[in-house]
Amino acid sequence: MAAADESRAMIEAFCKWCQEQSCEMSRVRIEQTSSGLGLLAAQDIKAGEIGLSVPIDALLTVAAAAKTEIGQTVLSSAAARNRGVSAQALMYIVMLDGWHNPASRWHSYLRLIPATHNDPLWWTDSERQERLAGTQLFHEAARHMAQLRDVYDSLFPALSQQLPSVFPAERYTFQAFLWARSSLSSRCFSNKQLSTWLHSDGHELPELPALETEEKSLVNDCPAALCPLLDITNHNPDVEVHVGLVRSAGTIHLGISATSAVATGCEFFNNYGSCRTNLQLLLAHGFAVPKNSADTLPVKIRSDDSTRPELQRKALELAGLNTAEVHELSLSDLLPVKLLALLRILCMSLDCLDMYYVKEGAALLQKLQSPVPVEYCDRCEMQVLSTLEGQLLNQKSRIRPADLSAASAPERHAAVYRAGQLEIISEALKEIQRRRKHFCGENGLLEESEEEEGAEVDPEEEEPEEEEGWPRPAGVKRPRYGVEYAMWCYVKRLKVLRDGMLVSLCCSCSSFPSCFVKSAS
Ligand SMILES: C[S@@+](CC[C@H](N)C(=O)[O-])C[C@H]1O[C@@H](n2cnc3c(N)ncnc32)[C@H](O)[C@@H]1O
Repeated sequence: MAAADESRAMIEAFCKWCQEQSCEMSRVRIEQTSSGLGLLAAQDIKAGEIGLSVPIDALLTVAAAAKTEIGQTVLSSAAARNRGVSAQALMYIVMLDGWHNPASRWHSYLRLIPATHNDPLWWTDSERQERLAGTQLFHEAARHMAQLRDVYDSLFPALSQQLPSVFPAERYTFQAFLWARSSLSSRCFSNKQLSTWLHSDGHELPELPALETEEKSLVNDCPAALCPLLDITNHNPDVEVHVGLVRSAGTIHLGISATSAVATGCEFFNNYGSCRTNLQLLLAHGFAVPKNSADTLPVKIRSDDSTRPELQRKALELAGLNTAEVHELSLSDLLPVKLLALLRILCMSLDCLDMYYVKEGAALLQKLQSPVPVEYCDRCEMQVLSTLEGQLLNQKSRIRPADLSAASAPERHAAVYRAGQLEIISEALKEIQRRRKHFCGENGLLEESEEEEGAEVDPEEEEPEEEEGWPRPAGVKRPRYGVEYAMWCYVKRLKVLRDGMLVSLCCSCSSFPSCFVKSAS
């Protein structure tokens, strides 16, 4: 059978299944779209009208998975007795069984799910390196892969060895688990949606069936469920939708309505969450949205806690700040106040901290939201800005430029994600320049570029010929990163950066290089 005919036959089988389950789908039809399958309006759908709904009995929840024959076999297996069964693993096993087994309740639904996915867990190591190096998503993808490996190893190959006819080894492979994981992460609905009524019309609400099972041997690590049909809706960040429980022909359904009308022939979209960043979208769904306003850039300032002066510790505690905290920069919050406050404590002289700040007590964080006056500490604010600038430049240097015209969809989506990260860095750098200019102007200070012509902090910019304090033989370039760059920063009184980490901010210690060498080693 040709691929198109096969796909049509699978859609027809699924529609038949939907009718048997009493799904309400008269207003939509399933069609191919630019994002795979999607739902088109088969008639005008009014704003607020339920576009489609599915009886909750037809959902694949953890509780429903636990009630299946194969679910019961897993839960009563020796592997489950020794250690609890992950609810995720149970869902994956029931999905894989259902895909292969025509007797499964969800067989024709599971068959319609794409055989491969585009999220970073499906990329090779070198693709991940090439597309994501220097980004948070690189680490998140590795973390999710390791977590999936743990979930898989918790039951396999043990189950295949104990019950080879029920769990054939060639069916329950790690790759098959990966398919189930990505199918679930890209299509699931949250338990919260499954326990919220769409319209509370004042009538008494019927009791809802349990979403999770009472099963004691089950580890509750899956707060989500699959909803056939509803999960064919694609994502559009510009639509507003409501997903929740509705009553239809005397039974409880999970339904979806859009706040704007959808005309016949137009796509009926979902919104997977307007606050979802491209990191979350790529990791769970394998795509990213250009110019995603929810995007954030994580920045972590790490300083050497082991050499931290007692006064700094006290100040951090008073202000409720932690050097290990991850700060999320975004286009609407380029330089978060808590990040600046943290850097101010780390960059301020101990005398200044003692005389003007620690005595503020509970009001310290509030006071740290403004620049430290030069009369209190002449270098603090400039160091704060330069330190952050150095960190951002370092992060920028490790992310590959975004080529939005890349050949493959995963490359393009990765490029969209990187473009978002790079834009936040670039705007934050501009904001740092703006604040530096403003601070210098207010305090009658010379900016670095005025002080030493051409000696910009940006290591990517033009090299100055001569630089005070950095003697070099002719032809030797200013260092860009690493220890030499750190020394260069120090010489410029910017303190030390190495590999994106702030390694020396011990203001009480001006005895370079001992302070630096200790913390950088
Ligand atoms: C819930 S499913 C939607 C149905 C899916 N299109 C299918 O063929 O089964 C989510 C998947 O659809 C695709 N998708 C949904 N919205 C998209 C979008 N705005 N851009 C690109 N792909 C999208 C992604 O592959 C995503 O993982």
